[in-house]
Amino acid sequence: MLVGWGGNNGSTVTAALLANKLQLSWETKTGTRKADWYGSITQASTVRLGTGVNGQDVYIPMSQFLPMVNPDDIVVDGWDISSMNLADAMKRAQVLDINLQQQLRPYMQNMKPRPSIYFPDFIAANQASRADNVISGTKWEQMEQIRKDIRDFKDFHKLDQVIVLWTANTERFCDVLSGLNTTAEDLLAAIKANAKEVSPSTLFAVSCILEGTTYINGSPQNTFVPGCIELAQKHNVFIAGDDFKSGQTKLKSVLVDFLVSAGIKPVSIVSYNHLGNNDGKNLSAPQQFRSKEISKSNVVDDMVDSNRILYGPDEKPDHCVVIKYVPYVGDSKRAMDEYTSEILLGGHNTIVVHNTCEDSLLASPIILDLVILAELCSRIQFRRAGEPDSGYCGFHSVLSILSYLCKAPLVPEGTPVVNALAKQRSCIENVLRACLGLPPESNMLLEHKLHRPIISFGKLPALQNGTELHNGISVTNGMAGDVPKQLVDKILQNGPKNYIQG
Ligand SMILES: NC(=O)c1ccc[n+]([C@@H]2O[C@H](COP(=O)([O-])OP(=O)(O)OC[C@H]3O[C@@H](n4cnc5c(N)ncnc54)[C@H](O)[C@@H]3O)[C@@H](O)[C@H]2O)c1
Ligand SMILES: O=P([O-])([O-])O[C@@H]1[C@@H](O)[C@H](O)[C@@H](O)[C@H](O)[C@@H]1O
Repeated sequence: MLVGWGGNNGSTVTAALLANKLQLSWETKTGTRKADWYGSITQASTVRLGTGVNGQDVYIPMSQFLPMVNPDDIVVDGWDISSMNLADAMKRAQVLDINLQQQLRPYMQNMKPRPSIYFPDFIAANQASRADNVISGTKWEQMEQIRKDIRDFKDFHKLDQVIVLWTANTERFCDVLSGLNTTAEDLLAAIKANAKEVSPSTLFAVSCILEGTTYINGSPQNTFVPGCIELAQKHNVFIAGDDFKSGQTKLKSVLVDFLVSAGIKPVSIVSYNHLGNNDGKNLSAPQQFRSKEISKSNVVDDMVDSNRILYGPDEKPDHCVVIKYVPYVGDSKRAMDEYTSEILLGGHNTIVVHNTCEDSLLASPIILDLVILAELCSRIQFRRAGEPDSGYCGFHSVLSILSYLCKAPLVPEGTPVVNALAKQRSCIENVLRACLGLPPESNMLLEHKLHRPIISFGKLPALQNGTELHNGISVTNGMAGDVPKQLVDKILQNGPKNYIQG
């Protein structure tokens, strides 16, 4: 269930789910295009499983590594302060090719966002003209309506699990005050008291937590005030965020990691972009921009802090974030970055990047991955070696494994914030590998680096089914014949009755 369903991201991810499920193709000026999930790590990236019989790396799709939700089985619903149906919202977004839109219209025109919680003070005043689909009542009554929506949706579609994801407009930060929202008890009391400083996004989060529903924040505002986090832990419900890491910031979390880990010292980082979609319009207001500036600026902190050879105790690179609203370019965000670094003996290196993309086409696969990986995490249990079966536990309520997909990763209190993209992805891969009983990926590949190879991947004569090696070993399952000699010798020594190619 998407909060902000009628937005550019919401309508685009809905369109992508349908286009893939229906296996649509459409004509473009450069030829026929088929539906895909490019940009999704679960659907369009692979994970190294291990080394094959002749020493080659074996990669498989991440989606096949462990049993994950098939995107075709996902049912979408949600809320929006705009009543526009999803087909018209897709048209309003101006993101997708018209030939694709025309095929999708019949499936989306009857999708209508549920009325939502709207407090004008939290988003830009320029959003008021969209707000024709709002619920009324006290904050507690509105929260109860959201909880009822979640239950009705789950019951109507007979769903295994509901996950709610905020892809609505960026809100201003709310005040964090003792007695208001620093404890779960105070936050619930504040909602009951209709306190002004409780934001729509925090109300959605509390609604989900009380319904036992995972809640993910795709925007930069501080939805997860301390009382909300405490409530999630009390109810053992997953929360995750903040702010999809989609393009300019994703690249930053790679480039700065590369520079600092190479011993090169970034001293000035300037990230400028302009865009013309409604997100850009909302961000043209100072308070909403400030929320985004914070999430886009903090992404280098962990990498800078990791290298005290380059940086003094409180030293950081100059870091400037600029976002401008230019209606004409629509969803096609133009990002320009300049990275200036100090190199050997007073030299400088300046990297300039120009990056143009439809923001929603980058964010939509990230929305899918957040949902699929959050659902997977709900089925992973851990037990420390030697503990009894009763010792199993799941992930912490704050699902920091999803950091790869977020600009400002929410992490359990007192734990490190990791923004470096390679480390974040490695975390996901190694958790998946652990679930299969495989060791973490070390990238040592020692088997290929030693003077005396551990295994020689020689060529053996082709072995046909039934070929007797000897000692009663017979070949089955059409062994390819290039089984490592050491492996064959080991089998002969151990003499198992049958060797079936693993
Ligand atoms: N597209 C990206 O690359 C990207 C990356 C990171 C973060 N984000 C964030 O994702 C969010 C959505 O981006 P977008 O491009 O889809 O924006 P958008 O403005 O097109 O969509 C937001 C939708 O939320 C609705 N809305 C606003 N307040 C609401 C409320 N209280 N309840 C329900 N609906 C509400 C609006 O009517 C609108 O339809 C923004 O906060 C943006 O900052 C986007
Ligand atoms: O590409 P990225 O930096 O990850 O994130 C994007 C910003 O560059 C853009 O300015 C903003 O409007 C989008 O909401 C999104 O946050």
